[in-house]
Formats: sequence, C-alpha cells, structure tokens
Amino acid sequence: MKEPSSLAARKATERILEISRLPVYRNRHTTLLTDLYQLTMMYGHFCAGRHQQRVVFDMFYRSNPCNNGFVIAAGLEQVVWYLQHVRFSEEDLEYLRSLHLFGDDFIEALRHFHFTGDLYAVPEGTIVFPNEPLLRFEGPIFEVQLIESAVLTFVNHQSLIATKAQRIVDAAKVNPVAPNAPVIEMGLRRAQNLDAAVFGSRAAYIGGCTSTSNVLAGQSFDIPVAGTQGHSWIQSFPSELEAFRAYARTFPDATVLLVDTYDVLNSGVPNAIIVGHELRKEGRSLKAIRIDSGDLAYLSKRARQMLDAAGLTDCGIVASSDLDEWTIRELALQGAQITSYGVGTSLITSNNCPALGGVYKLVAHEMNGKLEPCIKVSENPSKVTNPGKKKVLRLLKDGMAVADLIALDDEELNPEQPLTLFHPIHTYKRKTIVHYEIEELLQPIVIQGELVYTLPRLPEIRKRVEDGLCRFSSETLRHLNPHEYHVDLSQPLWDLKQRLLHELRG
Ligand SMILES: Nc1ncnc2c1ncn2[C@@H]1O[C@H](COP(=O)(O)OP(=O)(O)OP(=O)(O)O)[C@@H](O)[C@H]1O
Ligand SMILES: O=P(O)(O)OC[C@H]1O[C@H](OP(=O)(O)OP(=O)(O)O)[C@H](O)[C@@H]1O
Ligand SMILES: O=C(O)c1cccnc1
Repeated sequence: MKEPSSLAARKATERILEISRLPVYRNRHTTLLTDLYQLTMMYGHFCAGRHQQRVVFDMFYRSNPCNNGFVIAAGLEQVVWYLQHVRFSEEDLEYLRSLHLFGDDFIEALRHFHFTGDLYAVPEGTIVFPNEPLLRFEGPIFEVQLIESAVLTFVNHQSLIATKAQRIVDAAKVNPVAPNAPVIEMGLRRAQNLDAAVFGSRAAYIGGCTSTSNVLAGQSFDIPVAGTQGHSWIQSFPSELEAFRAYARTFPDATVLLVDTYDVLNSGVPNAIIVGHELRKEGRSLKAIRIDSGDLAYLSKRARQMLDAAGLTDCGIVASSDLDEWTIRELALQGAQITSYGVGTSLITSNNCPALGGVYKLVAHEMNGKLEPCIKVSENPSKVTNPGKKKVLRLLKDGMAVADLIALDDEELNPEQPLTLFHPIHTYKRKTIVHYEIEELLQPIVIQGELVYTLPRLPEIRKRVEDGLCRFSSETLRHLNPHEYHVDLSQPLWDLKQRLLHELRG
C-alpha cells in the first residue's frame, strides 16, 4: 500500500487495515477468484498492445429479487478489501503458466498487477433499483476486466441476503403482539458453505436482523450473537425438567428453554413454568421458551395462556421451524403469540430467489485518447445498456424520493428549474417536478488506486437502511406486487442512447 495522500485517505487506509486483520479476511488470497475468460481477454488485449486502454464499466442489476420493490446494496466492504489486495503471487503465476495458455511476457506483466483505477459506488445500505449503476469502475482494461467476477460475487450475494433479510424482518413487525419482534439469523448450518454463512450473516444484519447464532460472524463484524439450545441438550438428560434446570443454573439471567422435544403443551411448557417459578424465587425470570415444530400459532397461543395463568407474563415466546416472510405474516394473521423469531434456511439461502442477477457492462472506452460511450444492443429493449460514464441522482421532494435519474456524469441539474421526467421505454409517460432536492448516490471510493472512503461500521450501515426506507412510499416497500419506482434517464443520456442505437442499426 502506498503512503496515503490526504487525511481522508489516511483515515480510509487505517480502517481497511483494521478490516484486513479480521479473521474472515486475514491470510486470504483470492486473486484467481475470476473466470478464465477474464484472463484470456486480458491476454488478448495484452498481445494487441491495447491493455492500457481506459474503460468504464457499470455494475447494475435488471430486476428485483423475490418480486421485491427494491434491493439493499451490500458487499462494498468486500470489494474494497479485494481491490486493496488483488496481486498475483508466485504460486498464482506458476499455476497460470502451467495452463499453457499465456506467454511469459503476460505472466511477467501480471507479476506487477495492482488496481490503479477509480471506483465510485453507492454506500452499503443504500436502497437501490434496477438498471442504476451501483458501482462504476474506470481504469485500464487490463485491471478493470479481471475484477468483474469477484466484484459480482460479493455484491450480488450480500445485496440479495440483505434484501431477503429486510423482507423477513419487515414481516415480523406485522404481529401486534410484538410490533418490533427481533429476528435472530440462525442459518449457518444451512448456508452454502463458509463465506455464504459468514458474509450472509453480515448481510442479514444489514437487512435488519438483530443478532446471529454464527459466532465467527459475530467476532468478525461485531454482530450481537444469540442462541438458545438444541434438542440434543434436552435429550442428553434423564428428563426434560432436569435439562431445563441445568440450563437455568448455568445461564440464570438468559434462560430460554426449548419446549418441543417431547410434547409442547403436556411436558415442555409445564416444565418451563416450574423452572420459571424457581428462577423467580431467586429474583430472576425465565426469559423465553422456544417452539421449534408443530402448529406455531396454536402452540404459541396455548403456551401464552399457560404462562400467563402461571404468572409468567413477561416470558417471551421464540418461534423457529422453516420460517420465511410469508409464514411469519400468516402466523400474525392467526394471532400467534410470538415475540421473536429464529430464521435459518430461507434467509441464508434466500431460497425462493437464490440469486441476484447483477451484471458488469462496458459503457465507455478510450478512442484516440478520449473516453467514448459504447452500448450493448439486445432484441430485448430492457437489456440494451445505458451508454457512457454516468451518475445516479435521487430526486426528493419534502424528504420523500420521487424518482431516480440516471444522467451523464458531466450533466448539471438546477433543482430550481422544472425537470421533466419520462419513462425510458414508454416515453409518453411523463411528469414534471420543480423545487426538488438531489442526492448523488455514487460516491468516490477509490481514486487512481488510492482508497479515499472510510468504510463504515455495521451500525451506520443499518441506520442508512432504516433512514433510506423512510424515504419511500409503502406502495414501493410492500412485498406483494409493489409499485415500480421510477428510474429514468436524463434527456441527454436518452438522446445519446438513441444516437448510438441508430448508428449501430444503420
Ligand atoms: N400455524 C401455522 N400456519 C402456517 N404455517 C405454519 C404454522 N405453524 C407452523 N407452520 C409452518 O409449517 C411447516 C411445518 O413443517 P413440518 O410439518 O415439516 O415440521 P415441523 O412441525 O416443524 O416438525 P419437525 O421439525 O419435527 O419436522 C414449517 O414451515 C412451519 O414454519
Ligand atoms: O428452520 P430454519 O429456519 O432453517 O432454522 C434453523 C433450524 O435449525 C435448527 O434445527 P435443527 O433440527 O438443525 O437443530 P436443533 O436440534 O437445534 O433443533 C433450529 O432448531 C431451527 O429449526
Ligand atoms: O440458538 C439456537 O436456538 C439455534 C442456533 C442455530 C440453529 N438453530 C437454533
């Protein structure tokens, strides 16, 4: 890492050094986390002597996952860590040589590889929409091409899980029994292996989960850790009551008892009540019971009655068992007496929408020493890319987001002048706004290879999500058939796109 050139860069460097020491990043080497075609394209550019050609790539996605109305952007920290560490080791070079695909001069050039370009990105926790650039890279094609695969992996995964988590956390607010019911992320054992579990926990916390059962994620990212007990604990004692008592002795101030190992209503809850009374005699209280199978609405209602009748009115009820946003909502409709949720599989795997389709597209390249916009055409109009180096402006009125405008980077907007927005495909759909505020979404993160952005900690990212959500209408935020939020193109960008399309189509 070179010496930081400003105070901002120094602060940013200190923070990334701290992040790099975290167990999940330490001693990690991921430079070959790329698709082979990135390297073969780089070699092709190298052989043609055009590998220093300056280019701009946008990362964006085309449709919201889970039929949601938006996405929560996440994964930038991982991207920044990667950009700061992407270097070819001797072992990498040896392996690439062994493929017999590349010349020695190319392998030598890789030895000196590091990222010298620019990255502009939306901060993690920003609410984003289809087609708007979430990250914009500019630099030599040699560098910006290599990083595509890793960048997409990080941002697609974490943004997907943060979005899924927000849906689940939002559903947990519906039940008036506990309007802010906490959701514990318990997905480790069902995650698609290590990184999906650890970075998935991080993303779930960004999306609003209150804690995780994953201790490595807790240690790595300072996420509160939480947990109850497994059925094995109960089974390993001669009786359920002995198991409960032993647990309460060990954790008298945080006793949560799993009541469904044998019979929830005839054994689990009555035994939990006995232990609750014993704790009370010591001036403590039973924190909660957990129900992990059966009809969660029926069992929680009956358990509530029994606990209340025994005077344990402050004892909570945790529910788990293949929950997702729809079952949680349904349980609320059924009047389930649940005060917190443990959610694993559906959250950590985003099982009903297992991938976010973020893409990385070339939008400008250097020709005769000048950056020229370029376009990718498709038979499907929604897949035609937006050309040129661009910015994303969120237009707000009275604090509420009205539309996002994708504009050319050098455009100036005067918010005191009326602005006509129009649908980028159905252009007759128009509206004019005046006296609006502008929020520029893409922030400078890396400039000429130097980190200039101090990566925020998770509480700040969670706050960004909360504040961001308040700026959108409930119609945009709802889970079922949400309104399509307006993401429009500025007139100059739209004109440029039409010009390029006409030129290409003769
Ligand atoms: N009242 C309810 N309304 C709708 N869905 C419910 C209700 N109670 C539980 N569920 C859901 O029904 C499913 C029940 O799953 P299933 O019958 O496979 O197992 P289980 O009762 O949890 O038992 P086990 O864990 O022993 O397999 C879960 O997805 C759970 O979230
Ligand atoms: O249902 P999910 O949303 O995926 O949440 C995680 C599940 O993992 C545990 O079950 P498991 O049977 O693996 O272990 P246990 O003995 O601790 O219940 C837990 O009890 C939950 O049911
Ligand atoms: O702490 C728990 O209750 C827990 C943790 C992981 C998976 N299932 C449950």
